[in-house]
Amino acid sequence: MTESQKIRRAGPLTFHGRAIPETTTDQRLLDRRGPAEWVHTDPWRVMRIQSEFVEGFGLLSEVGQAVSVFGSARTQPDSPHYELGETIGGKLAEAGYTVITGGGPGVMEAANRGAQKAGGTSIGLGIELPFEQALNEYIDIGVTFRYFFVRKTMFVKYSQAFVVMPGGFGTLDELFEAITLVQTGKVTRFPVVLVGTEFWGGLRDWIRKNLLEEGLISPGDPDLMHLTDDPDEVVETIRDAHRNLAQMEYAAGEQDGT
Ligand SMILES: CC(C)=CCNc1ncnc2c1ncn2[C@@H]1O[C@H](COP(=O)(O)O)[C@@H](O)[C@H]1O
Repeated sequence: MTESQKIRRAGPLTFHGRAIPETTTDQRLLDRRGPAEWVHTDPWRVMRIQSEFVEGFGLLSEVGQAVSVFGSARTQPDSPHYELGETIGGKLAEAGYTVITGGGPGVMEAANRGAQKAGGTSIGLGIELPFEQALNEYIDIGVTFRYFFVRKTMFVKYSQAFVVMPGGFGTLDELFEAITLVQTGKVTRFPVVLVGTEFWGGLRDWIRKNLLEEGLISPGDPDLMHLTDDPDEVVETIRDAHRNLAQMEYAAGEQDGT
């Protein structure tokens, strides 16, 4: 056989003569030698991102009604905010909600702990960080994500309300993401409850004064955040919102005959 008559088929591809690669696909897959920069390329990252979505959707799609609780990773177990987070986690669980947190320490741990103690389902959606950090020990189901944006999709997709306790930049990011999604109608059944009137009151006043008075938000927008200090009110606010939504959905269904 002459060089130009040689042929190699590789899946849907056919190579002739000089175009035949020196190695087979299997060889390239199994041969560990050679440079590995390709795992740091964007096309490969897309595959990893995809796999995070698949894992996350797969794990969480069977979770029932859930509430995400956010708050500082730095809150100490002897702090009143920790105690409040634990109480709220417990009350949400007693009301039948699965509790989802970022799986870290502080307020996240408190809410997971409360939910688990009350016999509810406690979920932690952790994030890979530059420093070593395990999921807290009060989690029944945990996932650790590489990508913040994948993880954030999970919070919004699989919980029906956000509870936001005092926290720093991470907490503010989560709060404002939720509010923006509600404001723009991307999510429609989403009560956002802020716990700690003293802590959050200043922010609400600032929003009214600087954003509302300047016409940067609509008159109803500040009310997208419900402020309270009372754990029972947290649960009731969420329940009421869900009840009202269920009624609205039922009425809409009656109207269009579905
Ligand atoms: C001790 C320490 C800083 C640990 C960080 N470990 C973390 N583990 C999981 N989620 C986190 C962590 N830090 C921030 N977050 C996310 O951001 C929020 C808290 O950020 P912050 O502490 O408020 O700004 C949490 O609701 C959580 O979803």
